[in-house]
Amino acid sequence: MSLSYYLNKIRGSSTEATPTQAHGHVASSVGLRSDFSTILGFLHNSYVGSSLKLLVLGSIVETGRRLFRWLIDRFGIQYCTTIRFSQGDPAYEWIVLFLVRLFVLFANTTVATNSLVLQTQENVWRRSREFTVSASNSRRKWAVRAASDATVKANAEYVPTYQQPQLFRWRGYWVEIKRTGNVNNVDSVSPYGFAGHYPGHGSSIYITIYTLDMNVLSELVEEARLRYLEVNRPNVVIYLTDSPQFGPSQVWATVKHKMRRPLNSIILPEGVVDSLVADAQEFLSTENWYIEAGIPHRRGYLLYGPPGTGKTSTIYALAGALNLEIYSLSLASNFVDDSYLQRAASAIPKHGLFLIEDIDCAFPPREDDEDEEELIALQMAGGRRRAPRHGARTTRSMVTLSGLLNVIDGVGSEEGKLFFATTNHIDRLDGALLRPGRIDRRVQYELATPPQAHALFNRFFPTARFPDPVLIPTVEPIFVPIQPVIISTAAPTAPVELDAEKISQQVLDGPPLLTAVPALEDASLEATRPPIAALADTFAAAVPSGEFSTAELQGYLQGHKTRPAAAVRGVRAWVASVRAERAESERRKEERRAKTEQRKATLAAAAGGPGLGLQGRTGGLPVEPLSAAAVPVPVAADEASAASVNGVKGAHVNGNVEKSASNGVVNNNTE
Ligand SMILES: Nc1ncnc2c1ncn2[C@@H]1O[C@H](COP(=O)(O)OP(=O)(O)OP(=O)(O)O)[C@@H](O)[C@H]1O
Repeated sequence: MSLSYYLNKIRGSSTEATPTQAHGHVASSVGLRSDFSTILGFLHNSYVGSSLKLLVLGSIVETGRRLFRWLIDRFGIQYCTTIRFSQGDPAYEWIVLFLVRLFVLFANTTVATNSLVLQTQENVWRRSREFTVSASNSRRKWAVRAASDATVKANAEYVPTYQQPQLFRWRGYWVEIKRTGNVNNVDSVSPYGFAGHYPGHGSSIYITIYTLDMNVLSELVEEARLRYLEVNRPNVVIYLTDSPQFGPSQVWATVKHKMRRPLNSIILPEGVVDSLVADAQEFLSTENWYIEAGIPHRRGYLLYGPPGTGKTSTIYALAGALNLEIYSLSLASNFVDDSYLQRAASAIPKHGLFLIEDIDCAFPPREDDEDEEELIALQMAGGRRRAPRHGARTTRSMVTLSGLLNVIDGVGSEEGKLFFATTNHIDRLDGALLRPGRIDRRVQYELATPPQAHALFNRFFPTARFPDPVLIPTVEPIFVPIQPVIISTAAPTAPVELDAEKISQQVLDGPPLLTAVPALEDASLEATRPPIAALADTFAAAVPSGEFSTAELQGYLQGHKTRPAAAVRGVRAWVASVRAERAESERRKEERRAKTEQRKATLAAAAGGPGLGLQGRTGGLPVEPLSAAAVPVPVAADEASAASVNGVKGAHVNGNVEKSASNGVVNNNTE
């Protein structure tokens, strides 16, 4: 086909010549001159001309761009600054919250306090046309609100998932945001709702600001941080460790937000909580003193005592009161070893509260657990492995005592970090851990005392919600004895003094509640109840001292949320049933212990008689002494004695008298 044919086609020649016709035409034309004019005509065609212009323009732009880049690289010219936020770092949370439209709980506060930021966020996220919808849950607090109507129930969250860089204006500067991370993993969702970008190596956010002024950058980060604090004011932020899925440097990958708990909701002997708060407050405000005195600016606290007595709750309430973020780690996690612990501790920012729960699991177990472990070792040697008894501590922490001590010594030596540890078994702890400088204060928690039961009852049934009823006689005074009837409406006549305590006792002593018709029975019981104060006294007197944890009492009262009189009426039966349960559980434990002993003896006999040591009987299975014993840590005589006497009320430790929290005094090693 000839060129003229196609040129004609492009020109839109009305005479549609076939290739053969065109060939004949060319053959009969004047040749070259005609072709040249055809090419000129081709160039004048609007499509081709425009394309060529674009081609030239594009080349110029690209050359210019390359020249610009070359100049920038050659002379090191800066025109923008880029910062990277990696998941697992607290700053990542600040920036995510800064970028994501505030949702659910705090929307109103935000509009009022930071409309500029909110506007920016809306602009950024509104462009997203790709969302992951997920049912609201407590981990994801922020996402895009689907409906503009604030009254719409927030049962679903619409989480932007786009990956493309987004450009927006912030305080007059152009800012570009970009995210990286594997988009395929949609199961993993950040606490703030970035769905689908949390793969093996985590997600990063890059923010590029088109300015040379570094201050703008730090202002943006500071604004993000302040905003984060503002939004989280009603919350305590708790960072938790996760299996190291986000890479070795990202240890605090999970974030939880708990509503702040008022200090006065912690029911402990008077002065204990206040004293702890004052101590921590003083520590945080005396950094210079520590520097001048050459003492590492760190402070360690150990809260110990039975489960459910309020150790963790105290720490959360304290962190809320002092605006501290909690970095909580469990030594029992199977991915936490010495190096992980070290990385976790060093990633805690200044004024962070480092919390290690159940710190005893880094130490050798008690005798009964040892029995269990020895049995398992024997069974493994015999080729029979059975499931460990429920609750038995068969896996010990991978953290060694020396690793733990190194971390505690290093925790914020200059950074003002608070270290808190909790344990239910202080007797398992090594004296080296308990020495001042590592643990500076110890607080003993005990099972609930009557005053605590009283306070708990009052907390459950505040008089504001359960006003004192007015006691009036209902029958003619001549018919004695007078039966008191209590009504909760305003008194039509002057109230008659009645013995509330006596009536309260009658409530307690009354017949057991019929579970078949509780509603009817409760209604009459509550309608004739005495005032809350009298009921609280009766309740506290009916709870045996030092036998139940506050958590257990709380659990019982929760079953009677709106029925204080029923709570009093049922407390004796509850005490009896818990005692019976415990006795039964103790009996089963004894049985198990006896069986374990028996099996041990049988297996030992089968493995070669009682003369063989465990090492021999396990066929060379390593039976290493565990952390504390394995690590040669010098323990001062007073520390050793401290360890041995801990848990005993009034024990003397390092020359100081340790008193239990229930006595209202907290032991202070350094004072
Ligand atoms: N002294 C207390 N004051 C107020 N609430 C308490 C107290 N003790 C326990 N509770 C309640 O019991 C529950 C468990 O308390 P918490 O977790 O603080 O106990 P714990 O001593 O840390 O237990 P564990 O040793 O098992 O970790 C919480 O809901 C808490 O509100």
